[in-house]
Parts: sequence; structure tokens; C-alpha cells
Amino acid sequence: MPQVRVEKVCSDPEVHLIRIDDDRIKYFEATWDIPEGITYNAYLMKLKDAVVLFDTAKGDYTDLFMEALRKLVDPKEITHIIVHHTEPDHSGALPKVLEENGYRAQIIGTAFARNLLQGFYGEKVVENFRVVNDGEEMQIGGKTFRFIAVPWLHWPDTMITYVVEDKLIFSCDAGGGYGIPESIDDSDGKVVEEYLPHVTKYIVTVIGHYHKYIVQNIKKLKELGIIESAKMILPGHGLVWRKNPMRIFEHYERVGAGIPTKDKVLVIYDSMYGFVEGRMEIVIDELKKLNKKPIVYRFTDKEASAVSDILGEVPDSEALIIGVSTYEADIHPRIRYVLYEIFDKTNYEKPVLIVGAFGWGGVAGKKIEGLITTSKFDLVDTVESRGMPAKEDEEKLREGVRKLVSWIS
Ligand SMILES: Cc1cc2nc3c(=O)[nH]c(=O)nc-3n(C[C@H](O)[C@H](O)[C@H](O)COP(=O)(O)O)c2cc1C
Repeated sequence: MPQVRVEKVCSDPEVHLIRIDDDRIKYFEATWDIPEGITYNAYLMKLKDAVVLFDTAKGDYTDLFMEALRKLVDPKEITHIIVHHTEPDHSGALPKVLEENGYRAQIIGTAFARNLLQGFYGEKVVENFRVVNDGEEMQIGGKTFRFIAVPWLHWPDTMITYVVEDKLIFSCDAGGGYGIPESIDDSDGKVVEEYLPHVTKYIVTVIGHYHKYIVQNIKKLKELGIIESAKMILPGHGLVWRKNPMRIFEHYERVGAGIPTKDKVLVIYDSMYGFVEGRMEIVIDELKKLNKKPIVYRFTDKEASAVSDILGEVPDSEALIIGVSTYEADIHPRIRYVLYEIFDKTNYEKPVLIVGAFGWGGVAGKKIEGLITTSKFDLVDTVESRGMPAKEDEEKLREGVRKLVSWIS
């Protein structure tokens, strides 16, 4: 059952986190398996003559959100609502907030955000909307709020807010992750270590399609000098970063650039009746002999891996091995979908070995080769043959793995 956590994260200025812990969700964006759940973070800042709300929560949890908000402030007293990104997991409760606010608050966001809010919730919601441009500053309650556009992190509407005097970055989706961390901030190293793989999975599934913008936007923020000096990063999902604020953007940069973890090789395969699997056992054995660490995801008649988990493993892998059967003169449907998402969301310059099995005419290997040609990945070799692997197939498979490993080193 989703819970709400309300905690003061900063005393001067007074900032409260309102975090909805969504453990009911199964498929984020109706697609990505997230048994780890997700949080929706909003923040309330109380200043001398202003009360500022940064984002809201998913519409399903409007009542929970309003209850928490009312404990902190009479919604009528909210003077400004900053909308960093209009995706409904952050904006769903906005119409209700405005209704209880009596439409007094000024809403602040990009021109894109204004149009999207109007489309999602109607004209009334944007009546008092103030469009801000990239780099624009506003004085609110004695503080300087600088708004910085970070387009495609994760939509074209997205911006972050930098509170200049206090060096606080309200970063919405940028800096966020899946999971429901047991603490609210990064003070516990163990919590951070458990959380970061969920961040990687979030980055690739949610922002991966635009991953070049991760690198570009972080470069932009670094050039503005606000990341190095940030005292706190307050994202729209997951942990608040106040012990080591740099860490989350360093992690984003590593994922964006696809920096590998030494010796990690991602192995993905389908096998309907065990013929591909027989090949993969040889491949995995050879990888281990060469001191590589295979991470294996499979699709069989007994198990199906979550595609979101597979995608989360790609950025820090040194190389990929794809095992595939030919299915109705095409790539097996499970692998077809996985590859579609890999090439779309995690398109990195990494070597790939294809291992295939077929019955009467191999097609899958050739089709994957074609897909690799139009991606950033590099084809090392294709080892494809009929049915049960013969002795000479085994030698070719081991040779293929050796080629892949020498490509990495
Ligand atoms: C539904 C289905 C469709 C298949 N389509 C083809 C095909 O179009 N061409 C081919 O050469 N083999 C085809 N095969 C045979 C498999 O590719 C072959 O048996 C392969 O060894 C399967 O490996 P696996 O048991 O590890 O999945 C098909 C098999 C099945 C069950």
C-alpha cells in the first residue's frame, strides 16, 4: 500500500520533502517492470513572504498528497508552484492543489510545459502561468531562483531550479531513480549502493532514448558551475543527495557514456527446446575460463527475464553475447523485442557476438548483423548452425568468445 513520507530536508531555507512511496505500481509507463517500486518526490519551501511548491505527485495519489501537504501548509498560502516537468507522475495532483489554492499561486515553467499542462488538464490550470526562459532568474521570498532548461531530461519541457543563495538544485527526473530507498537521503552508504542499480535501470528505460542529452545537459550544468558547488540535489524520484551531491550526476554521466565495469559480459538468449541453450553453456564456460564475469538473462519455456532489467545491465557491460533461434524466418520474438529496445535505449559502442541455432535455414543471425550495422555496436562474429551443436561448432563458439575477449582488451 503506497505510503507518504514527509520530512524536513533543510532548515535554512525551510524545505520539506513530500515523498509518495509507490509499491503498488508494476509497470512504469505501462512498460517497465519495476518490482522495486518508485517514489514521487515533491518539495515545499517556506520563505519569508512566499511558499513555493516544487512539483506534485501522480494523480492516483492525489488524496494522499493533499493530506500530507495540508499538514505542512494551508494550500491557500502557496504563492508559487514550479513545474519542472509535466509528466503526470509529477503533475497529476496539480489540478487539485490549484483548486484548494483558489488558483492564487503563480505557476512557473517552460513554454513547452505550459502547452502540455493545458493539453492535460485544461485552460483553468494555466490561467496564472508564468513562462520562464533558459537561465532566467526570479526573486521569490528574498531568494534568487534560476531556471535552467534541460531539454529531453526527460521531455522537451524539462527544467531544473537552482536556488542561488543556498546552492540547492531541484532537479526533477534528472538525478532520479527507481526503487523505494529506506532512507530519504544518501547518508547511508549501504542504501546508496543498493539504490544505484535502480538509478541505472531508470536512466536507460526512461531517459535512455535521449541518452546523448544526459551527457550534454550535465556538461551544461558543469559549465555553469552549479554541480560542483551544489549543497543539495533534490530529485523528483528516489534519494535526496546532500552528503555527496556530486555522486548522482557522476553516476548519470557514467551511464550516459556507457563506462564498463571490468570483465562484465552480458549474455542474453532465447531457447525454445534447448539447442541455443546448449551453445550458451559452451560460451559461458569459455567466458569463465577467460576470467570474464557473465551476467545471464534467458527466455525459455520456464522463465522470461524482465526487459527493463536487461537494459539496466547494458551500460556498464564490456561486451554483449546474443543467443538466438530462427523463428518463422526471423529473430525469435523475445530477442527481437529486447534488441529493439537495446538499440533504441542503450545504443553504445560495445562489441557483440551472435550465437544462433536454426532448423532449415538460418535467418536470425543475418538479421541481427543488419541491425548492428545501423547501431553503434560492433559485430565481432556470428556463429550459427543447425540444431544440436556438433564438435566443430563447439570449437567455433569458443573461438568466437576468444575473439570477443581480445576485442575488449
Ligand atoms: C515456432 C518455430 C518456428 C521456427 N521457425 C524456423 C524458421 O523459420 N527457420 C528455421 O530454420 N528454423 C525454424 N525453427 C527451428 C528452430 O530455429 C531450431 O529448432 C532451433 O534449433 C531452435 O533452438 P532452440 O530450441 O534453442 O530455440 C522454428 C522452430 C519453432 C518452434
